[in-house]
Amino acid sequence: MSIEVRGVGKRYGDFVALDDINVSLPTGQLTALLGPSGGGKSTLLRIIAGLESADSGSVDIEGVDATKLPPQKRNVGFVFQHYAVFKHMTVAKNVAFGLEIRKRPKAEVKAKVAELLELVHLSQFAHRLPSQLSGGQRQRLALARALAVEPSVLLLDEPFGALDAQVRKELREWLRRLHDEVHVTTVFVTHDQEEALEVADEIVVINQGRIEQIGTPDQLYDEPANDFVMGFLGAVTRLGPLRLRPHDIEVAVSPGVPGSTPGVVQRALRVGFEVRLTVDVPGQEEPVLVVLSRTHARALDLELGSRVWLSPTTGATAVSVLGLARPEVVSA
Ligand SMILES: Nc1ncnc2c1ncn2[C@@H]1O[C@H](COP(=O)(O)OP(=O)(O)OP(=O)(O)O)[C@@H](O)[C@H]1O
Repeated sequence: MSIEVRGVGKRYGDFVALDDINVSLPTGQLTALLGPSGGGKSTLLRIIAGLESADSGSVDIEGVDATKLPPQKRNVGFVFQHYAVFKHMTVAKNVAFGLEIRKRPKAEVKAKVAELLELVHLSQFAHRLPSQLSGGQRQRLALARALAVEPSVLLLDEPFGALDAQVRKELREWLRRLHDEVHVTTVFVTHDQEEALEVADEIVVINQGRIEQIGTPDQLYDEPANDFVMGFLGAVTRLGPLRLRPHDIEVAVSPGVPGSTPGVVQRALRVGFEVRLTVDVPGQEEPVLVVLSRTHARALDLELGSRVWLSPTTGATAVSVLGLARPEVVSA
C-alpha cells in the first residue's frame, strides 16, 4: 500500500469535516476522491499532503507513519486548481526549480527537464513565460513541475477545474495516458462524476465527511452501495417502487411484458444520438425519464401523446424507494 489512512477525523469548531475515514491506496494506482462540494475531499487530500493536520487517526505513506511529518518530508507532489507557477521564470526554469534547490548536477537537471517537457508535450514552449501559455498548457506545466522531484505520491486538487469543458476533456485523457506511462501513485479530487469514471482506477465517494463507497468505476456504477452513490454517478429516475437509470427502462408500444407500467409520452427531446422521453404514468407525481437510442425511438414510431408500456430492462441496477439498503438486480 502506498497510502494508508486510518481513522482520520477532522473538525472545524463544531462542524465535522471528516468522520472516521479509512482508506488504503495501492502503489501506482490512480484514485479519484469524488463527491459534492463541501463533502470533505479537499480536506482529506490536504491531510494526506500534510497541509492540514487531522484531529485523530493516522496517515502512512510508503510504509512510513507520516501523520506528524511536515509536507516537505512526505515526498508528495501537488497541483491545485489555480496553481501558482513562477511567473517570471520560463517554462523550463519552472520545471528545473525543485531540482536546482536540491542542488542536483546541472547535466542531470537539463536531461530531466527535457524528459518532463517531452512527457507533458511542452518541449516547444520551454523558453516561454507561463503568461504565454494557455490554461491547459499551464496545468501541464504544473504537473511537470510536481513530477520533477520524483514524488512517491502525486496529489491533485481539481487540477482542471478552472478550464473550459473541451480542454478539461483533453487533459483528463492526457492525465490517464501520462499515468499509464509514469505509474506514480496519484490521488485527485473532483466533483465531476464523468471525470472520475473516465480517468480513475478506483473511486472513493465522499459525502458529508464520510466515505459512501470505494470501488472501481464499474463497481460503483453497476453496484452502488446506496441511493446517494447511485444518484451521484448518473441520472436516476423513478418507475413505481424502483429508482433506476433512464437507459435501464424498456419501452414497448403494447402491454407485452407482464407488470409493465402504462404511460403517455409528454416530451421527446433529441440530444445527439439519443432521445430523452418524459413519460407520465398514473399514480406517480413525477414523470418517468427514459433514454433510448434514436434508432430505437424511430423504430417505435414515438410521438407526443403516444401510449407506451415501461418496464425495467433485464439486469437493470435499481434501488427500491421503499428503503432497501442494498441495490438489487431486477429481472424483467
Ligand atoms: N479552515 C476551515 N475552517 C472552517 N471550515 C472549513 C475549513 N476548511 C474547510 N471547511 C469546511 O469543511 C467542509 C469540507 O471542505 P472541503 O474543502 O474538504 O470540501 P470539498 O469536498 O473539497 O468541497 P469542494 O469541492 O467545494 O472543494 C466544508 O463544509 C468547508 O466549509
